[in-house]
Amino acid sequence: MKMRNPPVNSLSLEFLTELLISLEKLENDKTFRGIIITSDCPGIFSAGLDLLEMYGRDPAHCAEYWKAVQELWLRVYLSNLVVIGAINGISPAGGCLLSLSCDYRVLANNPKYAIGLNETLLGIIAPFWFKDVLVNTIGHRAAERALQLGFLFPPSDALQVGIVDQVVPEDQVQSTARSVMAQWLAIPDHARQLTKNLVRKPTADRLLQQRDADIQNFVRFISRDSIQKSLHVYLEKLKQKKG
Ligand SMILES: CCCCCCC/C=C/C(=O)SCCNC(=O)CCNC(=O)[C@H](O)C(C)(C)COP(=O)(O)OP(=O)(O)OC[C@H]1O[C@@H](n2cnc3c(N)ncnc32)[C@H](O)[C@@H]1OP(=O)(O)O
Repeated sequence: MKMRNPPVNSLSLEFLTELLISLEKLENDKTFRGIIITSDCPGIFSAGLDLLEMYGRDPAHCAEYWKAVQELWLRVYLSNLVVIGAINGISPAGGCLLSLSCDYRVLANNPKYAIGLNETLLGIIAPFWFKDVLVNTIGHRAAERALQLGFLFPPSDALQVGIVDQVVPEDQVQSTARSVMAQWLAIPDHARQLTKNLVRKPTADRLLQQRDADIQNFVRFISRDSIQKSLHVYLEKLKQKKG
């Protein structure tokens, strides 16, 4: 599955909806056993959640958006398919969450690429379920530092901390993802799926038990003047960077 939402594969409501529909089709088609998620935008896996869906929007829109973000996470995280991330570009925040929700992550060895939950750099906070997935992946102490400091790990550090499973030359990302897929598909589906569910369900359940409260919490938080101001400053910074 090649994500194509130029210029930066930001996860807009429209794009999230498209991804959800595609994933549902694949999940329900029993001829598919696995998917490789990668990007069609050069140098960018995904710039994460679309800031324009959270900036200057009314509460109803923010609630609709957040529900779709939750939905995408639950669908990828709990998918019965083998999900491999072929991460061929930078992958901050929501892009990192998407990567962390895969069963295995292969990152291209390019010093321009980085991956991490950088929310604090925007003046916002990674929700508890983003945090849970990071803690599950890299451990409590490493997650504590990474989250507070908004680390975006370049490839060698990403491998060292375990936020990705493999770093390979850029031209080998897709072939490596395919070899990894073959290895995972050698396991009987029912055994692998039940085991995946056993490991992941408690984390997903934490959100499933309080989805509405999580949406309300998001809307309250994102609507605060101070948070809207932080988003404004960050968006301006992105514009100014262009010169
Ligand atoms: C209790 C709950 C609390 C709230 C929880 C919220 C959780 C949030 C999760 C997130 O995912 S927030 C988003 C985090 N993402 C980022 O920090 C990445 C920001 N973008 C970049 O750093 C760069 O754009 C890039 C990805 C490194 C690419 O750089 P490049 O130089 O190639 O392109 P740009 O000129 O910077 O960007 C082109 C164009 O795209 C716009 N844009 C970039 N990122 C986003 C985004 N995430 N959302 C919306 N739009 C984005 C950027 O502003 C440019 O727009 P134009 O100026 O061309 O209009």
